[in-house]
Amino acid sequence: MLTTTCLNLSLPILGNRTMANLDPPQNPLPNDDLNRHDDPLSIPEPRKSQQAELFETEPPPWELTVQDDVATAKIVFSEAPFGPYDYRIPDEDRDRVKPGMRVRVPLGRRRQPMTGWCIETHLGQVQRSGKLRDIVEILDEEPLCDAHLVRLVSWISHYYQTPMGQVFDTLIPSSVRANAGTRERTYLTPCTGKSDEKAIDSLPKKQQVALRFLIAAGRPMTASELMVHAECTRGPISALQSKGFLEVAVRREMTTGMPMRWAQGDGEEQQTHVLSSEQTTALQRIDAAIDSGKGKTLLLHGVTGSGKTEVYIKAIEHVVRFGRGAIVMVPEISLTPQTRGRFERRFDSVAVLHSQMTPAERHFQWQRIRRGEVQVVVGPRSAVFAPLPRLGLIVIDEEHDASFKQDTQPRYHARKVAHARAMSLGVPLILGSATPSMESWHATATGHAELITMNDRINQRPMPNVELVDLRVRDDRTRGAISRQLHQAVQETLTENGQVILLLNRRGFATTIQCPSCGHVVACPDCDMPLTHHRDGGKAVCHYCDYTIATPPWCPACRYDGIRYGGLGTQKLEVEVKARFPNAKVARMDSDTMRRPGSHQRVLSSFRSGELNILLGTQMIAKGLDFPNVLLVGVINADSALHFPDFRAAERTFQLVTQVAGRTGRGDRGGRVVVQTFSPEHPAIQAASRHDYLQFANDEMVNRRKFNYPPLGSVARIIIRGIVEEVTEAVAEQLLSRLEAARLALGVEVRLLGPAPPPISKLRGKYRFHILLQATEAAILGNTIRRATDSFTIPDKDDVQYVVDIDPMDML
Ligand SMILES: Nc1ncnc2c1ncn2[C@@H]1O[C@H](COP(=O)(O)OP(=O)(O)OP(=O)(O)O)[C@@H](O)[C@H]1O
Ligand SMILES: [Zn+2]
Repeated sequence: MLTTTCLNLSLPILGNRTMANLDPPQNPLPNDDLNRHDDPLSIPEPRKSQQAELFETEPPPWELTVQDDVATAKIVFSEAPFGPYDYRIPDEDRDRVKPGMRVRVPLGRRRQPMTGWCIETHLGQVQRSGKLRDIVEILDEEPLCDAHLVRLVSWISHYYQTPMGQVFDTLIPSSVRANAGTRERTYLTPCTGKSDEKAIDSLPKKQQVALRFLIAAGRPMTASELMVHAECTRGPISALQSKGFLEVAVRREMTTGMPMRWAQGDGEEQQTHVLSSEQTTALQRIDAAIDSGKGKTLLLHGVTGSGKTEVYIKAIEHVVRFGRGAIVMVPEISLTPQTRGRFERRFDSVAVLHSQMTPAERHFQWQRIRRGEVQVVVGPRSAVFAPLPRLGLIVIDEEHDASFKQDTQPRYHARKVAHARAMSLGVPLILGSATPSMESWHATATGHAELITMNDRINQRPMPNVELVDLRVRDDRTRGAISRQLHQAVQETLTENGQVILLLNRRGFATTIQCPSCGHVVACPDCDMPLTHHRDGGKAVCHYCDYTIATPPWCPACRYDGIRYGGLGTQKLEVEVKARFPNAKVARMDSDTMRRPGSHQRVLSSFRSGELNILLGTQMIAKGLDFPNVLLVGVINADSALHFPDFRAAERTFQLVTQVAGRTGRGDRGGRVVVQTFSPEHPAIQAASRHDYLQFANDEMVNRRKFNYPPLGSVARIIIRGIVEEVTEAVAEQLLSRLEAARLALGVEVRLLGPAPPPISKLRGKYRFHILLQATEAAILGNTIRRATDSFTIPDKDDVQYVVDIDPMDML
């Protein structure tokens, strides 16, 4: 009974298939999420060596030969077979091959050598049958990852159960691997032994001029440069080259300079601030952690508008003073000109990474970072891998944000990776948020993180007053999306020349297209999800796979001429807002209007300058924006995330409402918030309306404890997908039996749920099933899954794949 409730409440497991060991584990132990103070990159139970003989079966011991003094390298690949495999390093390359470099090696019966990553080198005896194959080419002059990052790769590979080669490919951007924006240039220098006067005098005139010029220049030159300076053709230079007067060296160089188009701010001009007393205390504690030279996690819980950014900047200044650098991670959406400007104004060399960079720009920045020319790297989750040679501090702003988890392999969480990286380097990790994740909050309760609180806004500004509008009360509802109260509040704000932010977390115009006559809902053929009607161009779009058709004018099923667009998206809201407030200037911000590079910057600059009166949009507008003239925030529907089949639904709702509410009252003119909801009594919405994080966190922890959900226990998820539903399900069942066997063999308590279809049961034409695993600790889940999937292969003809998601952030 208990279990059924739990399933309906929180885990989207449907049906009542195999559910073994249903009772939640007793006496939950804190999981070791932010825990390890010993070496965080150590891997508790090393994977048994996967060195396999590719051509023969294991020979008997007496056939093994011992070879002395052989240099070998372990190589991994990003495609199957993943390795690692041993290769011999040719004698002349012994000093060149290092871990973190790419090499090309023969593999199996492939004709072309394969590119792989060196993870280890070894000099000495090898014992094996037959000859090791040789490395045929070394692709990098310098390792792309230093030894520390190679260990981080190995840790991520182990924890997230992803082959090391694939982790390398995630760590090192493809633009770097492809040398984007570079070309090879050939440089000439005079050959030292040959350039005596007598020899030169005996050369033809033009050759003499060219060679003398090169000697006088005292630096290498390309042939074309020399041709210009010595006023000659290529002939004399080629002649010098063939006579051995010139030495030739090939260098790879950037073709682009520093990209400039992002170097502008958004008009904000503030410089440094005198810290408030709360900021001062926070900074002292962070500086103490920096000075201690030990790894430590600090959670900076500061209400919206408490000035967390200034604390990060001052802490980074402290680190930079010692010649070290810092990484600051922010949600991709917050990579606004405002954030960039704040860092660029305060440091000499900042590298801002964002998704709209060209490959050449990305490569350019990466090289600068690696050469140690950058003090601060600001970027989204992938910035956790920035190769700063002297990293002194990692900051994650808005650490609760879901975008820090990657939703493709390796499904890493930047917070977890940052923690591992910081602890192994012995540097502090600062997590900042007004609404910390339950994971980080729990870490402070168990002593794994130090809590620093900032309760007040800068200049003692009050938190904005939040008014809840109950949408169930008929009087409050008007015909559209905006209630009487919200309409009035907008009107008053506009009269006072204040600005308004309206949040609606659904893009598009109408979220369902349904026939009122036969009930048919227009859905995506590949995902089975309803299509959203977009007004621009009359398109119906699948928000899961981007499948797009022209919106049908009549019902495709019964031909009824009067199909209805139901549900509310930001486009429809925009139409309503413009109709209600015809004199206001309105802009919409969602991923549809923000496609082009720089569109963020344009909208936000004109909002700051006061040109715009109303900004409406999806969660994009809920984060980090700091505009003093926003006097009103309206939330159109606070419940949109509340009824998701996910144990984090309440947490997400609380975060979203609190964050967007925090966008107002940031200037001297105060601010107010109107939140429309169908469940005003829900604890998450109640707590958000009072800005009461502690209340929320305490309530929520009680709920999590009931079912040992994270952060009190650990969860993993295996998604199985395939073209044929029955075959996919059969593979899922097979996997479940293996998991049951693994659990038994390891003697561990793991709760297994499923396989069952998740809420998105079909995606991009593939059927999906998932299995959920729960235990007190992530390590138990990791070991169980590794044991179950070790040597588990699915026949190619089945065309079924599975992915393992450790600490999943969504259950869809
Ligand atoms: N000591 C200070 N004195 C005056 N103004 C300050 C001080 N510190 C920060 N500010 C200003 O206060 C405003 C809010 O700061 P900031 O944007 O860093 O808040 P925050 O804590 O990150 O809020 P949120 O969580 O909402 O993003 C900014 O305009 C910032 O320039
Ligand atoms: Zn689709």
